[in-house]
This record gives sequence, structure tokens and C-alpha cells, in this order.
Amino acid sequence: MRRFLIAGNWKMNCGPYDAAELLEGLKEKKAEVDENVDVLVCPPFVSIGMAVNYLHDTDIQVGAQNLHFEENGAYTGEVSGSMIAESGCNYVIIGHSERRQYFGETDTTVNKRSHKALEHKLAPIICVGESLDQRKSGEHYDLVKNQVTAALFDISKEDILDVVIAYEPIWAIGTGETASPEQAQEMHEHIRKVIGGLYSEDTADRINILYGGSMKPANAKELLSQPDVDGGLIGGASLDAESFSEIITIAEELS
Ligand SMILES: O=C(CO)COP(=O)(O)O
Repeated sequence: MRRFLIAGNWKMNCGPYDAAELLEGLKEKKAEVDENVDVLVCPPFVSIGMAVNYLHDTDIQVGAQNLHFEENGAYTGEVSGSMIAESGCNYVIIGHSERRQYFGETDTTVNKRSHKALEHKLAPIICVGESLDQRKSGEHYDLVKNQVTAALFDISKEDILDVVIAYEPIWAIGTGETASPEQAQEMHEHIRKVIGGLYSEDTADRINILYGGSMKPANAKELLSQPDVDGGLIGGASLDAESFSEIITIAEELS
């Protein structure tokens, strides 16, 4: 019932020139994607236009990495949901741990941004995950439950179907460390149960839960083979057309 979603989070990499090169490579390798797999790249704002233009004749979609929760106005430096939607995006990453860590993102602002994304028909990819200390002290399940619950506050039973959750253990982001397939599966199952409790089991079964944290061609098959892992939110490996395409191919083969 669920389709794999393979999403590249470029983070603060690739202005328009570098984006063009990366997209060219990606287009050469993967302009067409199996119908059971969705593929998405999330460039920085300044490269979104370039990506939308380059990819309009491919199966690859484009998303943003953040949005502001106000509609418009005097918010210097911010970008609104309507601007992102108008630029041709259909997804937006919300609450990435780097935003929580460096830019004061809280569970409350994650919730506000998610509402705004849904209002503009942008599917929010809501990121949750624990630090190494939180895992070591055994609080990771409660922490992630609280993050998911707060992020989804007041989101209707219709809108929830457009939400994507990304489980990104902070200790595995950009470190080369990966959660084992078992660790990923346990947490994804936990997240699905939390959503089941908030909505219904049927709804939880329909929500995509992505894994993020050093996913690469070498570990993608094992991770994506877990029953509750519905795709990946990929950082480093999405900056290399070859690696990103390989992960897409792995998802195609598994679907
Ligand atoms: O943060 C991530 C994706 O959002 C993961 O990044 P890496 O794949 O570089 O570990």
C-alpha cells in the first residue's frame, strides 16, 4: 500500500551552478523512476527554480528544506509556504535536527510549520530523532513519541495522510554511523504505533516513515527491507548522482 519515497536533503550545498551539474548527472541516470517509488530532491531555496526547470520532464520531484509559518510580511530572510508551492515544490522538510540544534526550532514551531505546509498542499516531511545521550539514557522512545505527538497537534485525520515522518537519529547524521536495520525498524514501528494511537491503525499503515542518517548504497538494501522503513531522507549520498541513483534503484528492486 505504501510506496517508497527516496528524498535527497542537500542541506546547505549546491548553489545554482553546482545544482545544475548534480541534476544533469541525476537526470542522465534516473530520469524515469519505477511507478512504485517516489523520488525527491530538496535543494537550498536559491536552487529550487533551477531544479524545477531541470526536472520538469522527469519523474523526480522537488521540495524545500524549511518554510516560515506566517503567510507573508515583515520577516526578513524567511520564505513562505505559498512561495515554495508557487516555485513548483510539493514537499518541505520540517524540524530537521540541524534546525532544532542551531536555529531554535521547537516542537511548537514544527507544528506551526506543518500546518502551514499542509495549507499550501506541501507534504511536510517532519523530522524526529534522538541524540546519543538520549539513546544511552533510554529516553529515546518517549522523546520521539513526544516529538511526533507535538508535531501532529491539531492536524486533521484527512491532512495526516499527506504527512511524512523521517526518523533521523542525530548520532547517525553525517557521522558515517548508521542505525542498525533492527534499531531503525524498532523505532519506525514505535512511530507507527504512536500515529495509530493518535489517529487509527489504518491511518498509521498509510503513512510513510523514512529513515535518515548515513543511508548510502552499501546499507540501503538492509534498511529499506525493514517492514516499517518506507524510504530514506538522504544527506551526503544525495550529493553524488551515482550514489543517489543507486539507492533509487535499490528501492525499485525492493518494491
Ligand atoms: O540529515 C540527514 C538527512 O536529512 C542525513 O544526513 P547524512 O545522510 O549525511 O547522514
